[in-house]
Amino acid sequence: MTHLQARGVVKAYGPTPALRGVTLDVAEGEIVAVSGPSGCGKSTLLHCLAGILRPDVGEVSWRGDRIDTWSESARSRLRRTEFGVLFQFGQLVAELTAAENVALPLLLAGTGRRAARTAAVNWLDRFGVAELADVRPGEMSGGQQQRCATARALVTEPRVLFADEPTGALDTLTGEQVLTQLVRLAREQRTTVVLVTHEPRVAAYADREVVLRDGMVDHTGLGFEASLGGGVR
Ligand SMILES: Nc1ncnc2c1ncn2[C@@H]1O[C@H](COP(=O)(O)OP(=O)(O)OP(=O)(O)O)[C@@H](O)[C@H]1O
Repeated sequence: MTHLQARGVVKAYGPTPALRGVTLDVAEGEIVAVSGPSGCGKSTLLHCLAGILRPDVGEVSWRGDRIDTWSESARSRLRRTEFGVLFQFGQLVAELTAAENVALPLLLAGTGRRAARTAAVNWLDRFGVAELADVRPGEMSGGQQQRCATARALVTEPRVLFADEPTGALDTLTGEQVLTQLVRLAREQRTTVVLVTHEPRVAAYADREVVLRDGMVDHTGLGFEASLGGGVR
């Protein structure tokens, strides 16, 4: 069954068109990179798929249910449970330690304090930053912060991770390391990933690349093929 599906999605911000009829199927466990030039609609598509934005026209379905017709509270519950969302700047809470940040989604979901802390430290460990458990974001490097943010996005073991330029603020080497870990852990958990990036190098980590242009799918292909301008049109 298709896991996640967009059908003819159209979205505009006032007079500015962002998506002009995007259709996309994502399979369970698939890692899809959405790429294309600045302003082509990548983030808008990610937001529509994650149920953050509602399309003006078209449908978004998750495991066969249309989520674009759901209420805001139902969609936000979905984002707390089945979906995980990660942005360019991890948006860690400055006042909380790494472990407290990572434990937060579990506490919000009703997990007890001790179990949440244990899971948080475990996820920090998977990203190689367990030693930062009691450190606050202000004392961490950008790469360390983004590893913590990625751990926080995965701690609830979401079915789908939506990541918008997750390594865009990092230097090339650090970005590559964080992304390699993200993809490895997502594959281990069979987490579906929708990854927005404008870098061909990043898209090459995906199973498939979907290239947008002017709010429409320009072409799709294997990560490296699409980044070379080939793939299936
Ligand atoms: N909140 C907003 N208000 C008005 N226009 C917006 C808003 N968000 C996006 N847009 C416009 O919609 C279009 C698509 O934007 P979007 O952010 O989805 O593209 P993108 O491919 O993710 O861009 P980038 O790579 O620069 O982040 C652009 O023309 C953009 O200027």
